[in-house]
Amino acid sequence: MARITLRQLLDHAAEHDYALPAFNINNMEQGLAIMEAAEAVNSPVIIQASRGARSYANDIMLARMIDALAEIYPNIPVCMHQDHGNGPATCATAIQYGFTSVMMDGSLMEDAKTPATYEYNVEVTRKVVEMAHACGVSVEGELGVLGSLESGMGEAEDGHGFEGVLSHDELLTDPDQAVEFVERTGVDALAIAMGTSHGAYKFTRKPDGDVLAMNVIEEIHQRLPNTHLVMHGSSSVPQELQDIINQYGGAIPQTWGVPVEEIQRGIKHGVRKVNVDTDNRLAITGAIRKILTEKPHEFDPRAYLKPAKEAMRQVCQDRFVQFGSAGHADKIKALSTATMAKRYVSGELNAKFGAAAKKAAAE
Ligand SMILES: O=C(CO)COP(=O)(O)O
Ligand SMILES: O=C[C@H](O)COP(=O)(O)O
Ligand SMILES: [Zn+2]
Ligand SMILES: [Zn+2]
Repeated sequence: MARITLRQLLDHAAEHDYALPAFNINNMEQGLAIMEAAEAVNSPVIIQASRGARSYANDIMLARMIDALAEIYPNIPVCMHQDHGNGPATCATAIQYGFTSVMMDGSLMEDAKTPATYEYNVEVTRKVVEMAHACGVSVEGELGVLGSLESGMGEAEDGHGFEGVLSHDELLTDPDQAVEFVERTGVDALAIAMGTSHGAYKFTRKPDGDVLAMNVIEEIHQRLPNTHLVMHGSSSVPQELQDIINQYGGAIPQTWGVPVEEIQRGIKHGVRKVNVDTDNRLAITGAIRKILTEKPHEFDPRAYLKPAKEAMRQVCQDRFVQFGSAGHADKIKALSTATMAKRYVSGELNAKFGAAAKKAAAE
C-alpha cells in the first residue's frame, strides 16, 4: 500500500478507540519483524527512525527499505515517521526521503540535550508545522521534558535527552499550557511528559501514580478531547525479556517499565501513539545471546538474526493486539500526501477547542 500519514492513521484510531504502537527501525530484520507481525494480525503500522537510525542505516537505504516493505505487504498501511526531530532541517530532509510524518521535539534545543523554553518550542514547532502541512505531512510536537519522577533526573541513556536535575514542572506537561501549545502550533499529535523515560531503566519498582502520572493524560485529554496524545518511553520492559538476557550471560540490573495496563488506561483517554523501542531491543538481544551461548560453534549471522527477528515479531504482535490496532489495516485506504495537503488548506483538520471540541468528541 502507499505510505499513509500519521494524521490519517491517528484519526482512524481515535474514531475506533485504539492506539498504534510506533516501533523504531534501524535495519532490515526489524522492518521485516514489524511487517510480519502486522500482517499476522491485520494491523496498520507506524515505523519510526531516530536521527541515530538515519545515520546508522543511511537515508537512502532506509527509504528504499520502507518502499520494499510496503511492496511486500500491499495490504498494510505504513506510516514512516521521524522520531525526535531536533530542528526544521532534520524534519525537512526526512520529508525529502518520503517520511509521511515528523516529530519536531522542541522540548529540547537543537543539541537534543538542553531543555528549551516554552516560547522556543512553540516557534520551532509552528515553523515545522507550516512546512510539513504544506507537503501534507503530519507533525508530532512535544511539551514537557522526559525524565524520572522517581529521581527527578532527565534521561540521557540513549545519547539524547537532558542529563541533569529537572523540576517537577518540567517533568510533567501542564494541561493548560498544552491547550495553548496545540492552538499556537497546529500539531497533529502531542507527546507529553508524565514520568516515562527512554531505555530500560525507567522505574526501580513497579510504577504507581507517584512516578507514572497517568492522571496528567486524563487532564490533558479532558481539555483537548480531539488532540491525539503520544506516550514516549513506553516499553514495558517485560521480566521474561530481562531474564533471557541475564540467563545467557547478560547483566541487566532489575528494572521496571510502563505496564501494558497503564498504557491501556491511557488509550481510554486520548493516547493514540505509543512509542516502543527498548522492548524490541531486549527481545533481539536475548535471542542472539541464547543462540550464541547454546551453539558456540555457530557463525552464520542468519542463525541468530532469524530467531532475533522472530523474538521482535512476537513483541510487535503482542503490542498490536494489546493496543487494539489489530484488525484495522484492511479498513483503511491511504490518502496521498497531496490530498492531505489540500485538507489542511481547507481547514477541516484544524484542532478544535472548547465547545466545538466537546461536540466533535461526542459525535
Ligand atoms: O519513546 C521511544 C522512542 O521515541 C521509545 O521508548 P522506549 O525506550 O521505552 O522503548
Ligand atoms: O528515542 C529513542 C529511541 O529509542 C531511538 O533511540 P536511538 O536514538 O538510540 O536510535
Ligand atoms: Zn521518544
Ligand atoms: Zn478521557
